[in-house]
Amino acid sequence: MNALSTARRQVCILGSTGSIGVNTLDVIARHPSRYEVFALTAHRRVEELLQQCLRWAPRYAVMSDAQAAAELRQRLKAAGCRTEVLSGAAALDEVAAHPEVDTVMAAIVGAAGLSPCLAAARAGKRLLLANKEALVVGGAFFMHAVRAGGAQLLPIDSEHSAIFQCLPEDPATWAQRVERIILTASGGPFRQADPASLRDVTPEQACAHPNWVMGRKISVDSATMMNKALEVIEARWLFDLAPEQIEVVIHPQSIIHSMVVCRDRSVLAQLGTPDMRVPIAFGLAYPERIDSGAQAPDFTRLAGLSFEAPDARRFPGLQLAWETLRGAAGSTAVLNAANEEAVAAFLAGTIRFDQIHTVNARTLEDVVPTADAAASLEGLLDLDAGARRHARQLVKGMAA
Ligand SMILES: NC(=O)C1=CN([C@@H]2O[C@H](COP(=O)(O)OP(=O)(O)OC[C@H]3O[C@@H](n4cnc5c(N)ncnc54)[C@H](OP(=O)(O)O)[C@@H]3O)[C@@H](O)[C@H]2O)C=CC1
Ligand SMILES: CC(=O)[C@@H](O)[C@H](O)COP(=O)(O)O
Ligand SMILES: [Mn+2]
Repeated sequence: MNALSTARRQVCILGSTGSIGVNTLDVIARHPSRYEVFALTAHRRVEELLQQCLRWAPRYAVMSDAQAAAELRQRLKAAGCRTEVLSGAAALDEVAAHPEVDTVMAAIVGAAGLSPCLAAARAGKRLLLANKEALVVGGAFFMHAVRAGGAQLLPIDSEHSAIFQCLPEDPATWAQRVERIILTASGGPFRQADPASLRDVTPEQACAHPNWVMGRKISVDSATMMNKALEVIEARWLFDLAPEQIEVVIHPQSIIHSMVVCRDRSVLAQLGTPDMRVPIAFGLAYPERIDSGAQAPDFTRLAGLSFEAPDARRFPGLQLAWETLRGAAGSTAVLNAANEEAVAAFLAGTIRFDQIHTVNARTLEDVVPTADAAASLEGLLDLDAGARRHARQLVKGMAA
């Protein structure tokens, strides 16, 4: 930051108690002259948000759960902290769109993040998007809100940050230059597992990602490769690509974070150790570069970089990305809702790991979006709720 622009950026972190939220605070802590924490939000983990409020003294803290908010309010008061505590979904929208906020880190997990993302987009914020489900659900409607609000949308998901870093600054040149993109995938903990053995895996095994430390929902998604399916859909909207311009390759080391194949077949890649502080620092400082706290890879110690094609028998969910992108508008929202319900049921011990795909595929067969479902927030939330009800019924039938 130069001497003339000394005002600190006011940052709102949606989902500050999660893995991305904590990494964002770690980067911010390295740059106290650049960033000030204006608002922090969580769902119901009071102790974690309490400690963050005591450390950062934000103007606002939001808990979507009312009872948790009441407890936080009382404990902050007892500690002499003046942070104002708000609660409920509308309060998330309020802090995301607050006139004093310039930067919003969207790090809520799941479709619950869609409404505050839209609020930030409509208010013209710099929107750092980790919450991929919001874009998978919102699709064209989300991107329209970004353009209409004059927001700056910067990807935080490591693959999409990699693609963005490989592209020229002017999005108007992308279509002419880019032939296709290649999203890399680690293959997760079951990359080499016998497909028949997947019916017996436990939540702990599924959450043991080989390279990244992340929240439980995205960890299970990596294990099924539904994470990559969501990322294909995310890339379609972020970079305005046709579904057939997006490929996936397994790269078990997670050093190459993704690649762009140019029209002349030159391939550009972004590399780094698997540390989310790199894309977070990139998004916070763009177009400048700041210290993220991460180490660059020591190439003399890397055993090698390898690549393989995803095996559809092990990862049947991956193809649902292209199927839903080619299907009716809103199909990706149905897929996301089913997957959120199926993963929650798996983590709760209600269904088996391999049944996650069954729930997703059957919900997609049975829940067909109406023509205008994807054209408004209300329509998308209704579609999401209907698909969840259907998926929960399927889960119930499987558990019985
Ligand atoms: N972790 C990673 O490295 C990466 C994550 N992402 C994406 O970033 C997002 C966040 O992931 P991650 O940090 O791993 O997730 P975590 O589960 O670690 O954190 C989720 C955060 O969202 C809050 N939250 C959960 N449910 C709700 C809800 N219904 N309403 C409001 N807030 C809620 C949680 O609050 P509480 O603590 O109170 O439950 C927590 O602050 C996901 O969309 C994920 O796909 C993308 C790339 C990498
Ligand atoms: C760090 C990140 O961006 C995750 O989405 C990561 O990519 C998960 O790894 P998989 O490639 O195994 O899905
Ligand atoms: Mn990713």
